[in-house]
Amino acid sequence: MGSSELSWELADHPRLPKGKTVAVVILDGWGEADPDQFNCIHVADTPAMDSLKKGAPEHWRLLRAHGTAVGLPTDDDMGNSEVGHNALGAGQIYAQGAKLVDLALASGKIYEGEGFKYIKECFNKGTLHLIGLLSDGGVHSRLDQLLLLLKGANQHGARRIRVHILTDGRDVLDGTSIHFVEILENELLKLREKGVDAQIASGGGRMYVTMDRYENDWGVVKRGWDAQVLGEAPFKFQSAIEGIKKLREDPKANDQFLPPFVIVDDNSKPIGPIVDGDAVVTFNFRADRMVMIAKALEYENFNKFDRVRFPKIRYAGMLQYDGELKLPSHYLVSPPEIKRTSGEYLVHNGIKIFACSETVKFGHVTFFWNGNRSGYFDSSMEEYVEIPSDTGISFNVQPEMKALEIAERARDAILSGNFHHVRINLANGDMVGHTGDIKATVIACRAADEAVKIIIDAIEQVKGIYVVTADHGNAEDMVKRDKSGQPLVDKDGNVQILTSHTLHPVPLAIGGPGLAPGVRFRRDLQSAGLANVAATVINLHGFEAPDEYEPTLIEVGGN
Ligand SMILES: O=C(O)[C@H](O)COP(=O)(O)O
Ligand SMILES: [Mn+2]
Ligand SMILES: [Mn+2]
Repeated sequence: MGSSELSWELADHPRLPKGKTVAVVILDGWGEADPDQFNCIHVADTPAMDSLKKGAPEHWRLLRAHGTAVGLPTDDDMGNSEVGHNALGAGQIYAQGAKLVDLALASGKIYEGEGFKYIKECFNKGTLHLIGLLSDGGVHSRLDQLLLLLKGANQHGARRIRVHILTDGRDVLDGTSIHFVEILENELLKLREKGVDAQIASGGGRMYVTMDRYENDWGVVKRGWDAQVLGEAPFKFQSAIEGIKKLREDPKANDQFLPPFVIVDDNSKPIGPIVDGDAVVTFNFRADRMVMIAKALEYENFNKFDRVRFPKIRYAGMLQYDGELKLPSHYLVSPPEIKRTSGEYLVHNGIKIFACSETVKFGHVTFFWNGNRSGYFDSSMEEYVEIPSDTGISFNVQPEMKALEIAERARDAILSGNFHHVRINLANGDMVGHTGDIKATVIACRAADEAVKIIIDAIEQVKGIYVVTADHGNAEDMVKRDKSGQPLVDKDGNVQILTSHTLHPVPLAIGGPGLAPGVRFRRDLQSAGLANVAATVINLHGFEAPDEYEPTLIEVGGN
């Protein structure tokens, strides 16, 4: 039976009442780890989160937020916002992009699909351009996948290849970009030895070039466009290795924010602008930071910046990045078909939803939560509010970010009585954690905690229920460690700052005056993960969860 024929009606929960306001708070990048000076959550003053934990074993627990628990290939994969919010919202574990691409490459099916056949048409006369994040972080892309794709594309006819790299330093240690470029150059050299004209054509740091999200700053995408498509950038080098080494000589340089550069030939001519007749693949599998560039590459009508030239190309994403917009229309690997998410169930069952975050995480509690789908399920039942994020600064400069504004909007939504379900994401622990600035991250954690307090107070007033959790770790561990857990130091004796997410579990707390007596966490689901939260929330709204969902974490004990 197709999913459209399945009923959306949820059965009444036998023991739990309807009509309670439920606030769901996602602390982005807030894991649970041993206390030490690199655990910014521990160092920060966090009375609200501490009080949820203390003395509440029935209402506080840990959840798995990484690896196979969220559909990633292995348990060595750290969690991330996409897979975390997908699992939280969908209540089911789907094999995610990273895994689907692995399978398609391993079986060779990637080359038999419509997307590859579409771009292949250009291989005879045109160049194949590959644009994406050069990293083994496994959050947006993976270097090993890029290398396999390069090889496979060549075996299937690509004779001229240009790679447009985005350096990471966010999902991996800062300074590792050189290492990844060396590996890539090595592979390109092997291709050149076989007579393939394969080279790196442009580059730039992911946070400054191309990989913006949720339309926070189109200038980022424009910088990428200028380098990748037009072949124009403030820096010109004859090789990417030389270029990155040069750019990193600036003591403030950082892989995440490297300026755009293009590779030029002996006559200072860029070697790889994108022109009519070329094929382009964006090789990131993760959606949020590819949607904007996909629009620029695909939309005939586009007014976000002056593209100067709109080449007639054949473009495919590694995946389709937005299922609702069908963007891009061509893709190499089908994305996970995330269906029957909790948001859709709730609106079908009369639950009015309010969701809010600031721009940099807005799509997390809407797009990702709803299974990589933009827009409302039912605009008469939902309101999504985006608080504009600061732009043009690194978030350690303003670590409070918009936590207070988000909390106040959520408080107002709770007190208005117009919504049954109020969902927010607080970006601080994650966005400031990614900067590697420990002092600022401590301030960030405190700001997020203050926001939690505002929401819990509002829930007290309306006799509602709160659910506080996180999507993955980040701020709880800011240093790279050896196997025994000791901080690693570099050759100058400095600790190696960890800007990435972690493998740690995240807390889950439930409470509030509306929580029915006897509700407690079950003891039989010790290894539960984020996907178990959706059934739990549906129960707290007074419904039984759908059968296809991962089991609820709560039970109702005797009075
Ligand atoms: O895109 C990013 O900012 C990082 O790669 C991952 O962070 P997120 O998964 O928390 O968004
Ligand atoms: Mn996150
Ligand atoms: Mn993050």
